Amino acid sequence: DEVLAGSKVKANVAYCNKHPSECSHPEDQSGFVIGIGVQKSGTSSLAGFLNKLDGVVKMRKEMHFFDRNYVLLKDEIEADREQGLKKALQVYHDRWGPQPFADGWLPMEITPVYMYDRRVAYRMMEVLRPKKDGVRLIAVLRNPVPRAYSGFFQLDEKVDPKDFHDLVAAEVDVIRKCYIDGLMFVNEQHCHPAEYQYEALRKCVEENVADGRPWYERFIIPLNNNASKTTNDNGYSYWLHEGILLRGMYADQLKNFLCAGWKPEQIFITTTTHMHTEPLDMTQRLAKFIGPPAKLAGKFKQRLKAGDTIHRGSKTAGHPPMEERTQRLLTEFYEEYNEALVHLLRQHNFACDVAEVERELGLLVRTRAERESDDDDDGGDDDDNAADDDDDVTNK
Ligand SMILES: Nc1ncnc2c1ncn2[C@@H]1O[C@H](COP(=O)(O)OS(=O)(=O)O)[C@@H](OP(=O)(O)O)[C@H]1O
Repeated sequence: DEVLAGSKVKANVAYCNKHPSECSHPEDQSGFVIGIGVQKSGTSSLAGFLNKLDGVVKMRKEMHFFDRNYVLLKDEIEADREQGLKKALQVYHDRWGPQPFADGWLPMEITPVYMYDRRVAYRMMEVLRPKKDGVRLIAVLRNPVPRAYSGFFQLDEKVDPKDFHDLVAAEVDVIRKCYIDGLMFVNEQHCHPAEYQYEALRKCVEENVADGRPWYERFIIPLNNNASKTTNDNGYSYWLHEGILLRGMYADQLKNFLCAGWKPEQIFITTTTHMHTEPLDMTQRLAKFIGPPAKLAGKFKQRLKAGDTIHRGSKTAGHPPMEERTQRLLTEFYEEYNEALVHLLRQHNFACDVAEVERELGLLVRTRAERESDDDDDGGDDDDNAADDDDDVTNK
């Protein structure tokens, strides 16, 4: 299998080396593996772990191609769509060097903002269309409540934990007023283009919210290389005003990917906790999802056995825990969005164990081991469950 898989990848490489944008051969399934999020879920530790897979994975963390770099190519794409997109694909391809797929290497990137920025899913589809069926997307989801606290410290090293509650409470108000299903974001029937969504957000915030913090500007200013240094009239960085809580509302972010044409089967979903507590299980599922090269699963196992872990980089360590009142506020706030997420995951065939996500969100308290022990007690269903676990990384 390993040899066959390897030679298949090499055969694709020979074809692809003509020019990546010409790789539309039906047998060409080699594609980029892209981590789309989410911020503060452990994406750096996952990238660090994958980066150690010598000879297999070429990992780029925070490439920001589809949010920042794309903007630099936008004029060319608008002037001549076909040529512009071809060039964008070439530029993306070259970010891993001239032959990213050579010798069976797997080019991967993880840029946590991709899932959150509504424009990215569409841009990705435009640019990667010639190779879209081979693209695989990975999302690590974290309980949005602790994610928000970590995201707060990500804003600026100097933030004061005492400000978190008021900041969050003000933001909850903004979102309650302006996160309007069917107007700004997607709903079951209709997908609004990303630009429309952000324009609706801008309008609503301007009309209804008088807190002087233009946090929506993150989405409407044209991003360029200097954007992170840009400050507004109040002296705040634009990055400071993207808000903290929207990043934790995952259901619509995933729907947005489906709207852009990505198939649920192309999206692997795991959780921060699963990654941390069961790295072997998570990586084996991931290897199965990614497909060739077949040696990937073995490499994962080897690295974990050698003592590699998937854990690093805390922003909240050393700070006081989140206040209980804030935890309550956020838990209540996210409840409906978490339920929408579980509903979405059950509706579609994402590569995901929905129970793991429920556990991450606090909707299911039993651990996998406990569930399996219950299943053992059930007797008759054992074989079915074992078959599901072995053969299927998609949701049930
Ligand atoms: N394996 C594992 N298990 C549990 N938690 C983990 C793990 N790996 C990273 N982390 C926590 O994830 C937070 C960092 O996430 P990211 O690396 O995605 O941050 S970033 O978006 O790239 O800035 C950061 O969260 P906070 O500690 O709350 O700040 C890390 O502690």
